[in-house]
Amino acid sequence: MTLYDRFGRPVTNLRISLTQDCNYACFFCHREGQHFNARLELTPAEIERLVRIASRLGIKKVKLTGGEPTVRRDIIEIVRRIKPYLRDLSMTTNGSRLKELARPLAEAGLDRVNVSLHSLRPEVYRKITGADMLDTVLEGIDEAVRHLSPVKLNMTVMKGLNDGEIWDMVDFAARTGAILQLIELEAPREFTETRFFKKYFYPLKPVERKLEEMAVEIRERRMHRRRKYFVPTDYGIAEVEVVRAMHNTVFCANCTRLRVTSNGKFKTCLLRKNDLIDFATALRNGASDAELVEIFKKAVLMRQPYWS
Ligand SMILES: Nc1nc2c(ncn2[C@@H]2O[C@H](COP(=O)(O)OP(=O)(O)OP(=O)(O)O)[C@@H](O)[C@H]2O)c(=O)[nH]1
Ligand code: SF4
Ligand code: SF4
Repeated sequence: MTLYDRFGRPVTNLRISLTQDCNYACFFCHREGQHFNARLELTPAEIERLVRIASRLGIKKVKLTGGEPTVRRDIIEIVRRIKPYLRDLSMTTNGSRLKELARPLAEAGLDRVNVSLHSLRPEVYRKITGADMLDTVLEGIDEAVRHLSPVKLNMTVMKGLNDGEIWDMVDFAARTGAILQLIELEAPREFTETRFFKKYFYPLKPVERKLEEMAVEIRERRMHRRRKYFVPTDYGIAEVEVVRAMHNTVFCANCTRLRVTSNGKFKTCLLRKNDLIDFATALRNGASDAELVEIFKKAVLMRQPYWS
């Protein structure tokens, strides 16, 4: 069984934010669209129930996000509890705790990991993230490649900060055996005219054109119709995916995700406001599975493409 929204888009994966806490302070952090303070977090048992119900509705892919998911002390337990319901369980992390956690996470059932790596230069890395952790993260990436392959490296490209490092990062990905994801800075419409956005926005279209010329193979993913370029480097073939979400109607028309906030609300779109549907209250008040399924369906029906 698969649920479809009013625009004919199937909902096949959940992005579950486990916490708002993070040990970094990236100045452009979008907090998965969760722009409110919420101390209360879903418990491992609540997350398991949500995933069990979601799996009956056709969700077989879950991405754990945050804040930073690895700051949760019960992260291993969460992974262990939910993996049995899923085909693909992944996590997006800043990588600061991967050195010690990659192996236990893999043993608990995590399939793969995306690691934010915006720069290979310590000063630039610190400027972007507020954390002096580049070496630790690089060691964590090595460990992740060993246990959680495929590893994706997320590089949000920003004008004047790391735009000169794109091709070094392509080489680095090939050398490490990781996939590189080049991400365009994104923000809701109303922010696109701000000084902040204009200062840092670096359009990736020209980079994508160059990748297209260089590629020995190009594939298109179903999700967001994102394109992947396989480009030769001195270190072998690099796999590079481009995430260009701004004003991208194709991306939104092929969006198959529903978000879950750390305090137990469905969120229908990263960039939308006023799109939350609470389920934690029902869960804690003893709602039946059937009642929770109804809330889930209501959230699916509220989904709308953002750029259309
Ligand atoms: N607008 C928009 N941007 C997204 C969405 N999903 C991911 N992104 C962007 O892509 C960045 C990286 O996302 P990740 O958390 O690594 O996940 P992903 O690459 O989308 O997921 P997988 O390909 O399944 O690993 C995010 O920080 C966002 O900037 C989405 O649904 N909408
Ligand atoms: S590591 Fe991720 S969650 Fe933490 S501040 Fe940076 S972008 Fe935000
Ligand atoms: S509808 Fe568009 S902007 Fe919203 S989450 Fe999906 S791809 Fe992102």
